[in-house]
Amino acid sequence: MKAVHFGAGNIGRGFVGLLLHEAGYELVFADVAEALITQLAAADSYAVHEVGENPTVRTVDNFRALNSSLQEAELVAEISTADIVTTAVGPHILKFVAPAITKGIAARDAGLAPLQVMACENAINATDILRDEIAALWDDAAGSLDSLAVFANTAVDRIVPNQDAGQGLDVTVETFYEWVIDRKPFAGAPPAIPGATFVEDLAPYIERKLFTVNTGHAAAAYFGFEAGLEKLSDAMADQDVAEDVRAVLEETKQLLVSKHGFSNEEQEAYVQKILVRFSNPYLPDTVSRVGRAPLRKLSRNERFIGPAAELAERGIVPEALLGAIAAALRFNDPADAEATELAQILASSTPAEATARITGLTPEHPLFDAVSTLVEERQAEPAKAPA
Ligand SMILES: NC(=O)c1ccc[n+]([C@@H]2O[C@H](COP(=O)([O-])OP(=O)(O)OC[C@H]3O[C@@H](n4cnc5c(N)ncnc54)[C@H](O)[C@@H]3O)[C@@H](O)[C@H]2O)c1
Ligand SMILES: O=P(O)(O)OC[C@@H](O)[C@@H](O)[C@H](O)[C@H](O)CO
Repeated sequence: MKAVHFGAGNIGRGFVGLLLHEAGYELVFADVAEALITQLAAADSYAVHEVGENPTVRTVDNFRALNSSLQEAELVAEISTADIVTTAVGPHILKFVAPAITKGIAARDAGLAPLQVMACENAINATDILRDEIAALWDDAAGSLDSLAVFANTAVDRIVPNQDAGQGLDVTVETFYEWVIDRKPFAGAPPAIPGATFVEDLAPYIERKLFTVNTGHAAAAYFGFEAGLEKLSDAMADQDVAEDVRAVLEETKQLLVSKHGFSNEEQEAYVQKILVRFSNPYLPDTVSRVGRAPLRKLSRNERFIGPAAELAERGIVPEALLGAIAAALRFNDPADAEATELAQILASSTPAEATARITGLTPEHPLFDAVSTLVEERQAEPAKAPA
């Protein structure tokens, strides 16, 4: 069995690659980072250090590595005979990996089982986004896309911080993980991945993950950044930050319980567990990584505006989420390209224009005015040096 995985970064090596390896797949990593690919191609194995209460070390071997920019022909050949293709590159990068996957599917022998494609990104239905990119490139002369490949949405959960440069290929991760995959596209024959859970209806799981783990995480990052803190666990140790995060998760709990029918107790237990995960002192995670790409995080269907908009549509003013949105608007990490772009939008637009551009909300939406007021307040603040 062979899996081709795009994106040999934190989650690629520390989670998706690890689980596929443990499921018995031979791995081919594809990435554009030449130094990383050279290192992987020269290595026989790397270690995944799971840190927390019960630390363990797992070894990943039986992998190869290809530069997806420089070795496209080899990559297409690998995909044409693979069983699985996964990605962990970031939702905005899916369009760049689609061409090689499209060519690889087109080159498949008709006798092979359909390629199983799963995007492992933090976004609602990321695999659908990838499938749309592939479908747009697809030439029907190569056959029917749906008979040559199946596309399954997934929700992936494991905190994998940026790694210390001196660590080589080894990855430090938390002990917790969850990989939930939509079972329906596999028509009764899902891949055998022991660490994954297959479900009939992914929507509740993916929204619960994004609107609890990622909403809470990003809130901790932005409140922590405002407080001048660098480590995510230090942000969670700050009582004011922790209370603000807790209040945000109370609001998303209200939405998730009423929308998806999770019981209050079940959702509360989920929240408690992730608060402990965020506070893991063994995990060297930073507010910069967790807060990265604020424009993506403030977009319409993402972790803040998504749940806040739905609460507003139900007549609820999401005060705590609005507080987190205000903090996100102040995230001016100079190392983050989207933070710079956010600052430019705020500096060059009216409050209404900036609100529409940043959040995708329309002026008629019940959340629009509240966010626009925050934008205006942010614009009125004197330019502040990064924390
Ligand atoms: N790190 C986590 O805790 C975590 C957990 C769950 C989900 N995710 C999601 O996984 C994805 C990756 O996150 P990450 O933390 O591993 O980021 P990362 O930056 O560590 O890894 C991304 C990798 O993708 C590579 N890449 C970029 N463009 C590419 C291209 N065109 N072709 C092939 N490779 C390309 C980069 O070189 C990098 O090695 C994101 O969608 C993220 O939201 C991350
Ligand atoms: O990857 P992002 O930028 O969407 O979000 C940053 C973190 O919240 C995220 O990577 C978490 O660590 C992860 O989603 C935990 O499962």
